[in-house]
Amino acid sequence: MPVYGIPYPYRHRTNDIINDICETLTGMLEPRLMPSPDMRAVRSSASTPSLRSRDGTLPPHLRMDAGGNVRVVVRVRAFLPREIERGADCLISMDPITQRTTLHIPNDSDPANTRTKSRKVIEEKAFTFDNSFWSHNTEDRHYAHQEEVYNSLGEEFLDHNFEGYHTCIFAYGQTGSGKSYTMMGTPDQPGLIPRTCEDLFQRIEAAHDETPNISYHVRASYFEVYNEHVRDLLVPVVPNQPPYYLKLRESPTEGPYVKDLTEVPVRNLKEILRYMKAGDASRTTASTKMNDTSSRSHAVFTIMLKQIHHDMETDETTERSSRIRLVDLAGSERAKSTEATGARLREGSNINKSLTTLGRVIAALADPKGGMGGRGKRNREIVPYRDSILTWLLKDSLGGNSKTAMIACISPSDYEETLSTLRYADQAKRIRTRAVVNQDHISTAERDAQIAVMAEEIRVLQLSVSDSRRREKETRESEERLEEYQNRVAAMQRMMEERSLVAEGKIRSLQTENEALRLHLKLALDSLKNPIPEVVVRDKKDGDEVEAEAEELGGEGGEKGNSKSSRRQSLVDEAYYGEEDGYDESEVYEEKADDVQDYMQELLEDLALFRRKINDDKGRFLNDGSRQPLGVRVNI
Ligand SMILES: Nc1ncnc2c1ncn2[C@@H]1O[C@H](COP(=O)(O)OP(=O)(O)OP(=O)(O)O)[C@@H](O)[C@H]1O
Repeated sequence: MPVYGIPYPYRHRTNDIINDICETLTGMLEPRLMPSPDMRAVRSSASTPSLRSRDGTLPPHLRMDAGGNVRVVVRVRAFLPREIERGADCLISMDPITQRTTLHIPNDSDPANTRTKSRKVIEEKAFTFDNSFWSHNTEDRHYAHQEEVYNSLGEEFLDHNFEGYHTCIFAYGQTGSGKSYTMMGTPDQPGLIPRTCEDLFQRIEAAHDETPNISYHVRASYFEVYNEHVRDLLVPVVPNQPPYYLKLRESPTEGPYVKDLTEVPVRNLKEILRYMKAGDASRTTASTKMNDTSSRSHAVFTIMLKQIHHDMETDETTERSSRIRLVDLAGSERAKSTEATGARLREGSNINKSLTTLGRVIAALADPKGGMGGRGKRNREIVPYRDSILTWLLKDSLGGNSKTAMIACISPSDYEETLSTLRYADQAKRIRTRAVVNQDHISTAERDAQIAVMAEEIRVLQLSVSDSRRREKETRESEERLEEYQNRVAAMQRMMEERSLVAEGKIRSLQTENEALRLHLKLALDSLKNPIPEVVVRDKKDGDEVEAEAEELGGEGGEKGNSKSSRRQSLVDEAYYGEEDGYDESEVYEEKADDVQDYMQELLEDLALFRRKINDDKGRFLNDGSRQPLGVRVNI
C-alpha cells in the first residue's frame, strides 16, 4: 500500500491536474463540447504527462531513488519439438543460489551450431544476473513457472508503481526464445502483463476497502513499432485500408511520446484484459522457420496509474502518477536461420536494426566513463536514442526517470545467439537510471486558486468559442449567399449561351438572305444596265381580234368616236409595247434600282450593327476559358 502524508512543500501544478479540472469545468459550462461517454477513450501521448516531482519540489533524498541499476534476469525455455527432433543438447545450466547462468560448449553433432565451429575460441561462459529463471524442464524442482517470474519481478515492480515510480520491463532475446510467452503467456499460463493487470486491480479493490479517501484512476494504451512505424493496437484495423501510423513528438518535460495514441480509461480487470487481448490480436505476427507465431514488431503495453489522496483533516490533495511499461521486443534473428525472404526479410532487417541501436544505447549508457552510470554529461549527449523509433520511445525507460528491468530470454541449444543475448544482458546490468517519485501535493487554497485561474481561462475560451461560432455562422451564411449568387450567375450564363446560339442562327440566316439579295440586286442591276429588248410575239388571231375591236370602236363617230380612237391606239400600243404609255422606261428602272440599293445598304448597315452587338454580348457573357464565371471566388 502506498503511504501518504509526508509533508511536502507546494509543487508546481501539472498538466494532468489542469486537464482533468478543465475537463470537469468545461463539461459543467458547456456540455455540448464534451465527448459522448463512450468516446471518452482519450487520445493523448503515450507517456502521458504525469505529476512529476520537479527539481526543488522535494528534498533530493526523497525525490530521487538512491540510483538503481537496470535489473536483469535471464530465462531459458524448454525444447521445442523441432529441437527435440534434431536431438539438440541443452547448453545452459543455472545455479539457483548464485543466480549464475552458464553457457556450455556445444557438441559437433548439432547442425544449429555449425557457425560456432568457425570461432577461434569456443569456451564456456558464465554470467551472474539478478535472477536466472530455469524454465527448461518442468520436472526440475527449480523450474520457474510464469507465477514465479511474476512473483520475483512483476510484483516488486508493481510495488514501485504504487510508490509513484515509473517502471519498464522489457523482454529481449533471439526469435523463438520465449519473450511473448514470458510477457503475454497463454490462456492457461498467463504471462507478466495479464498478471500485472490482475494484481493491480486486486490491490486497488483492497485499497478501496481500507482507505476510501484514495481514488485510483487507470488508463491503458497499446502500440507496436513495426518496420520503424508506430501503430496503435487499440484502434481496430480496417480491412483493405492501409495501416494508420502515428507520429512521435517530444515534450520538454515528459520526453518522447506518441502523438494521438489511444489511452483508454479502465475500471476493472475485465476491461483491461479485453483491451489487452484486442491489441494483442491485431499485433503483427507471422510464421517463420524459427517460430510459428513470430512477433514481427516491438509491442509496448502501457498502464498509467494515478492515485489521488485527499486528506480530510488538512483538506489537502496528493497525487501520484506512475507509468507501467511492459515491452515485448521482436526477436533478433539471422536471415540464414529464419530462411526469410521478401517482406519477412525486410521486417527482420528492421528488427535487427532497431535491436542493434538498442544495443548501442545500452552500451553507451553502461559505459562507466559516461552514460548514466558515470553521470558523465558528455557521453549522455551521444547516446544514440534517436537512431531508431524503439530507442527513442524508450529513452526515458532506459536512461531516465524509470525503474527498469530486462528479461533476457534464451533458447537452450543455440550457442551463438545465446552468447550474444547474455552479453547484451550483462552490459545492461551496468545501466543506472534516475527514478523519481512522481508526486504532487496541493493545498485547498492552492487548488482553489488554480481552479479560479482555470475557470477564468475557460471563460475566455468560452468567449472565443462562441465568437468563433458566430463567425462560423456568418461565414456559413455568406457562403450560402455566395452559392445562390453563383447558381444565378450560372443560370444567366446558360441563358446567354442559348441566346447567343439563337443569335448565331439568326446571323447565319440573315447572311444567307443577304447573299441572296446581293445576288438578286446584282442581277437586277445587270439587267438594267444591259436591257434585253423585249420581243413581243403576238399570234395572228390576237392581232385580228384587236383590229376588229378597233374597227368596231371607229364606226361609232363624235367625241365618243375620238375617245374610242385613242383607246384603240392605246390598246394597240399596249399590245405592242406593254401597258405604260410612251415614257423612258430605263429611267424608271434606274430609279427603282437606286431605291433597292439604298434599301440594301440600310439593311447591311443594320446587319453590321446587329453583329457587333451580338459579338459584344458574347464577349461579355461567354466563358472563353481564360475568364472565370462570375461570382467564383479566386484565392489570391
Ligand atoms: N518457458 C516456456 N515454457 C514453455 N514453452 C515456452 C516457454 N517459452 C517459450 N515457449 C514456447 O516457445 C515458442 C516460442 O516462444 P515465443 O513465441 O514466446 O518466442 P518469442 O521470443 O516471442 O519469438 P519471436 O521473437 O519470434 O516472437 C512458443 O511455442 C512458446 O509457447
